[in-house]
Amino acid sequence: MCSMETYTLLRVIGEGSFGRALLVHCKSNQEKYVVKEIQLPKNQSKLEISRREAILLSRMKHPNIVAFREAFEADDLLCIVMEYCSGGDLLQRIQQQKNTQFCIDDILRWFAQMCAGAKHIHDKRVLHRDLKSKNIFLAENGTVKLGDFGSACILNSSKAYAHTYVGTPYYVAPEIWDNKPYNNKSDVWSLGCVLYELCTLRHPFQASSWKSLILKVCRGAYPPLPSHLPYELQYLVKQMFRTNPKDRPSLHTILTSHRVSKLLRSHLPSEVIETEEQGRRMGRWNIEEGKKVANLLGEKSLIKLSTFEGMESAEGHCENREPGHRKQWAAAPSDTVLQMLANASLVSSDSMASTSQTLIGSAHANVPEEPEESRQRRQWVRDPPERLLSLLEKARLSRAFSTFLINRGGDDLLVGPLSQPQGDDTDGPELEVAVDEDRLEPRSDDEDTDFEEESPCDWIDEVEKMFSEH
Ligand SMILES: Nc1ncnc2c1ncn2[C@@H]1O[C@H](COP(=O)(O)OP(=O)(O)OP(=O)(O)O)[C@@H](O)[C@H]1O
Repeated sequence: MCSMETYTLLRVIGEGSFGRALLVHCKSNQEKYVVKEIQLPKNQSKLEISRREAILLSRMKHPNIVAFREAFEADDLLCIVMEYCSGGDLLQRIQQQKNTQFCIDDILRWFAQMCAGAKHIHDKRVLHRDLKSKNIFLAENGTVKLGDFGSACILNSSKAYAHTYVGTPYYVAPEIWDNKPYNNKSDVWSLGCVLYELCTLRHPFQASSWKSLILKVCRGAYPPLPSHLPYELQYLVKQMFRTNPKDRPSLHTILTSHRVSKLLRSHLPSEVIETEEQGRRMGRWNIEEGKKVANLLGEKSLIKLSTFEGMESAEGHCENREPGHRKQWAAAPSDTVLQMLANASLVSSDSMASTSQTLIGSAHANVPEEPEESRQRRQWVRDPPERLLSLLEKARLSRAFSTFLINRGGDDLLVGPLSQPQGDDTDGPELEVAVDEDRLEPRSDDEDTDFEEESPCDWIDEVEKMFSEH
């Protein structure tokens, strides 16, 4: 049985919004690991997030994803043991550079690896939703690893629909500001920001106010990359910052059939290419993985009530998922928002109350029966971001590097840093796992380009099945 007894504490490496991150030494194999400690009783929704982070991490096995070792509960702590990345995070690495630019080989190698890691997640129909240089780590041998799955998503519970995930404003794609669902291309946008940071040591969207930040993001207005960089990279950045997600390449395209693919693949270690091949051969959902997740859940109190609550609500929303009823993008990009932002003088939240953002067809806890039609196909009512801006106006812009969660309805309009400036520095979003059962089957290349948050529940189904077998 695993416990903290297995490890010796070396030092505390940092403190996140959920608790401490410890560097430990494993007594049995002499390896170093990171243990993320999360206080159990404090906040039920954060606990859920952390438990699911453990579950998600356990499913993601890829050379470019921080490896999960085990999870256990000790006293009032949930402990997630994971691979230690001794090179620290990419943000620290960028800051260490001062004004010395990275060489092009480092940029290409790191970027190719983060694309491979993110593609692996997308292949499993999971959206990371908080890709940023602070959540990307460097292992001892220089390998890049995606970490911090505390934001990865599924939006299949009424609780989740009560919140709009916003992410980290500096890395957030325009569609999120436009009240559209998070999708795989939103992760691509965020990776574009990281690529730009690697190329320039600066963030692409620098601003002195929230309004200016959001405007720049919605327009995709960033200073051009230095001209000494290869044309392929300049072209790629331009494409990753296309404001309409449909125009952005998927990670699959970036790695296989984009102008830059050859360059990137030549910088991918052979083990990554092999892992990709293996993944293709094995398909997307592996029953063994499911068993491990079930065991993990069964072993400890990770299986308690809250998990089943999640399952119940998931079931409720899976029933309407017919392939023909997926959410679709409106044809037009976010012109309305741009227009409004361009003319906006920031208004008070009161005056915006009547135009609050609404998701029709979502399963809101207190919302009465929905009409059949809206249940079958969720629609987004577009409304102006002034309300958001007016809320953000009160926050320091430096907070735009933190993860945000915005509450739909209720009194608590912004949960987390904006509403509790003295409290936690960041607030984790509702976390769920986004996996699309219908799409677990191998797809053709043409199909790979778009998927978004919907009512996924296949991993929960799988776990449930495991339990019923036992
Ligand atoms: N696997 C890891 N290897 C090396 N360092 C890590 C690892 N995971 C986290 N860290 C470091 O530990 C510190 C705390 O990380 P943690 O993920 O707990 O919080 P955070 O990312 O700083 O904040 P938040 O979780 O609120 O976004 C950070 O400095 C991070 O770089």
